[in-house]
Amino acid sequence: MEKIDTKVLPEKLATAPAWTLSNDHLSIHREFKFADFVEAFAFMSAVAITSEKRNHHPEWFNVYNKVQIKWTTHDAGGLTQRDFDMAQFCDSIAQGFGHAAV
Ligand SMILES: C[C@H](O)[C@H](O)[C@H]1CNC2=NC(N)=NC(=O)C2=N1
Repeated sequence: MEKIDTKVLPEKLATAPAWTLSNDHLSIHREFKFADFVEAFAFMSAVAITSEKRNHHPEWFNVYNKVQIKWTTHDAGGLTQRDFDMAQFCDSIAQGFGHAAV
């Protein structure tokens, strides 16, 4: 998949307002906070299953009820539509797991 052009990056970012662009513009990241570890891990399991189906995998870090997720496309050396699709997927399922805004 093709890396998103710098010119269209702002409009892509507007579709994922809760996500932060990295300083090098190669990835987006967000932190999710859940009620407890069980909720956080249920969320991670759902993301893992979809990641495997789409062959697009997260870089992430978990401590208890918090999950930090970073999306980038290693094969393209930057951001692609796949990253924004996975970001949107994370946003939508996090709500079902009682995600509280941090
Ligand atoms: C060989 C394998 O299909 C590739 O390395 C896939 C696997 N998962 C991936 N995940 C992500 N986030 N970026 C990739 O470029 C990527 N590539």
